[in-house]
Amino acid sequence: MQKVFENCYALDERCYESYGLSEDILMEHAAAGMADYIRKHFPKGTSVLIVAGTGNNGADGIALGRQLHGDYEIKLHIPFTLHSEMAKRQFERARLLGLKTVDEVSQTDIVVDALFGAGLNRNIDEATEHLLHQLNAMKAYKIACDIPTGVGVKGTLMPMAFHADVTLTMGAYKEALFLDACKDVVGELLRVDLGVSSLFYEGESHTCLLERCDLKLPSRREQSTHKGSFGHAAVFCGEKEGAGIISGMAAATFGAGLTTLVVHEKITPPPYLMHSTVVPDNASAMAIGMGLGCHFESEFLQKYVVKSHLPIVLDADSFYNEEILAVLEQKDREIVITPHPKEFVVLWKVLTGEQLTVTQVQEKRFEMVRKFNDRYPHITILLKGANTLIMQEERLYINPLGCSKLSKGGSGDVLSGLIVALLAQGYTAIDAAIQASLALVIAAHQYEGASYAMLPTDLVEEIGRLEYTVKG
Ligand SMILES: NC(=O)C1=CN([C@@H]2O[C@H](COP(=O)(O)OP(=O)(O)OC[C@H]3O[C@@H](n4cnc5c(N)ncnc54)[C@H](OP(=O)(O)O)[C@@H]3O)[C@@H](O)[C@H]2O)[C@@H](O)CC1
Ligand SMILES: Nc1ncnc2c1ncn2[C@@H]1O[C@H](COP(=O)(O)OP(=O)(O)O)[C@@H](O)[C@H]1O
Repeated sequence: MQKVFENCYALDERCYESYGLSEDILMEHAAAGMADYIRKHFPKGTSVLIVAGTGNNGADGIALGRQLHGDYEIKLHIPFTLHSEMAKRQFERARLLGLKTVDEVSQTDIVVDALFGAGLNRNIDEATEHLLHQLNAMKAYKIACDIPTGVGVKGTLMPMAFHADVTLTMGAYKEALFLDACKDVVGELLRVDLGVSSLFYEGESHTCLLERCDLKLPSRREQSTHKGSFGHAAVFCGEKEGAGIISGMAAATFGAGLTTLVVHEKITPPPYLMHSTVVPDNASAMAIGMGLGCHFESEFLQKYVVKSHLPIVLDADSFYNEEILAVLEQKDREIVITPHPKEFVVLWKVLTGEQLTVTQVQEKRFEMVRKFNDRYPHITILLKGANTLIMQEERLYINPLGCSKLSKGGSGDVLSGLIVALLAQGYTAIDAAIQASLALVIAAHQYEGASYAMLPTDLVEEIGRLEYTVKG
């Protein structure tokens, strides 16, 4: 798990004040981090176009040019007048070394975007848009310095942005890099240390980035067990029964000792799933909402869902059902809610009366999850998306590992099944949400069929093989 910060200015300040490091030292390491990357991946003589902006992002780029000059064919393009003192100083150093600037951008093997980084505080103008368009169109390997130009301070993606193959971010990870819309412009994301270990550079943060190594699968190490040792997941199965069945299959596959589909009408589930018209007495967790529709009577929902204290996952149609949403007020219950952005819009309107659009939610995903958490800190919210956000109490976790193979009806049903399986096995709500979310995305990566072909049933199969992947 890595730490994530809203921005790094305060962390830089601490380096100056507490460790006696100067801006110059930090910048030298920023540039060296990029130079190391290029040296490691490209032979000497490779041509590198560095496009440097007016501030310290540009200064990083100019310093990079100086460090590579002589070994690589450097084309330094500075389209605007330099503003920051460091940019001017770096330019003077580069000039003394004989590094010349170019007036036009032209084809090279590598393009480094050092136009704007953390300081992009307003929309870019037409000239910059045109320049970015030219850079994006080039058949070159594209490196963004710190943050791709076009990603605003708050993570809003401007209409035109640099599309990086890799973003080398300085010092620490920034939230702006993890908005859904930015996923396609950031590319691979690597962090560069700035002269001190991240242990010293980074301060406290309540926002964490999940990694593959954080996955911990349900354990079956002990042998003196029986099915009752692994909990009983009750999955409500409503109008679109396929959704509940997929969720139940995922729950059983992810280790629940027993899985029962709570049904209204007779259905034909796979043989390893039981079904019942009530929630079984020995159920240890429940999931509701997937394909639910309006299948269950109010009295039934009151008795088995709202008045129950079992750990619960609320998904999909739950967010359209105010009766079920009464669960949110229960402070002594393990609750995970798993809305996608459109469901979040509905939920937020019910809870606050404020009507947002999906675009607004997507533009301020971090803010909205935190606002929900301010009101319901005891609930674990998992906001789905290209980068899933999970939050409970004050801790926010980002799962950036998902992929577009998951963009298919049923993936969310699998997720709710994985979460209820873990709740049934005794995980806390936050651990169940984190681990299920990791398992889902790692299973999707593991699927070897065509990227567009993965079915929810394939995903469930991959879940069943995760133990072998994790063991390597
Ligand atoms: N601090 C450190 O120790 C370290 C910092 N590091 C590096 O510094 C970077 C941050 O540098 P930064 O703060 O100078 O911001 P940066 O991204 O260069 O842009 C600011 C300039 O852009 C201008 N400007 C803004 N928006 C604009 C627009 N739409 N259109 C046009 N102009 C616009 C803005 O103008 P102003 O708002 O002042 O008018 C100002 O001139 C960071 O990303 C990392 O790469 C690393 O070396 C590690 C150590
Ligand atoms: N492009 C993507 N990148 C990463 N994860 C994705 C992507 N598209 C979908 N997902 C994930 O797949 C799941 C889809 O859930 P949902 O939209 O509720 O599907 P359904 O309700 O049809 O089962 C979520 O966990 C979401 O985060």
